[in-house]
Formats: sequence, structure tokens, C-alpha cells
Amino acid sequence: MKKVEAVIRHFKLEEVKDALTEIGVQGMTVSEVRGFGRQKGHKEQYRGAEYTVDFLPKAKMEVIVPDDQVKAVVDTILESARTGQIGDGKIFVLPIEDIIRIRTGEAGDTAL
Ligand SMILES: Nc1ncnc2c1ncn2[C@@H]1O[C@H](COP(=O)(O)OP(=O)(O)OP(=O)(O)O)[C@@H](O)[C@H]1O
Ligand SMILES: [Mg+2]
Repeated sequence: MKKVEAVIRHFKLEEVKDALTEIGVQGMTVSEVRGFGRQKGHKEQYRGAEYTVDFLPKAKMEVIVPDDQVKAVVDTILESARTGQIGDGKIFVLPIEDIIRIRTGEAGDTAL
């Protein structure tokens, strides 16, 4: 299992969620984050306003999927989150050791 973590633009959240749901993703966690990429200190557009602050608000999406679904998930995020402008975000893929469904105690793949 892998965790696909994507830092994306807020306004893309629904579109990315819908696209991932369509390819069979069963669950996800979303949070509000702030960060910067390689244009640190430069101006970037956010909801029509220009920001010069170091930390820009972004949305972070976390999805745990079986190894054989990682490529489809990454490709889907690439397609649905991209505008082509700087600040589109980034995708991180991390190994996941285990996952346990609290209600039933099921572990591993069956707990996804
Ligand atoms: N190396 C990194 N480590 C952790 N978070 C990062 C890293 N790079 C980017 N991020 C996160 O992703 C968000 C968006 O990054 P961004 O898309 O600006 O990356 P970039 O490398 O500057 O690419 P681009 O040139 O397309 O802007 C940042 O605000 C930050 O939250
Ligand atoms: Mg950037």
C-alpha cells in the first residue's frame, strides 16, 4: 500500500475528488495547509489576488491505495489538478506499513 499525498489548489479540490471517486478511490483525507515551492518570495495568484507572502494556502489530499492503483491515482490527479501555471502543486508517494479499520479490527488490504 502507498499513500498518495497531493498539495493542490483549493478550487481544484472538488474536481480532483470527483475524478478519484470515478476511478474507484474509496476514501480520502483533506486538510488546509500552507506552504511554498521553488518561487519562494515571488508573487503568485490565489483567488484573483496576488500574494507576496512566503506561505500560500493550499489544500492537501491524502489517499491510501494498493500498489497497483498508484499510477492511476497519480495520473488522475495530474490531469484534474493541473492548470499549467506555477503553483499547481505537488504529489508525494509514501509507503504505508499497515491500515486498521477501527470498527472491525480488519487490517491490511481488506481495511482499505
Ligand atoms: N519540496 C517540497 N516539500 C514539501 N512541500 C512542498 C515542496 N514543494 C512544494 N510543496 C508544497 O506544494 C505547494 C505547491 O508547490 P508548487 O506547485 O509551487 O511547487 P513548485 O516546485 O514551485 O512548482 P511550480 O514551478 O509549478 O510552481 C507548496 O505551497 C507546498 O505546500
Ligand atoms: Mg511554485
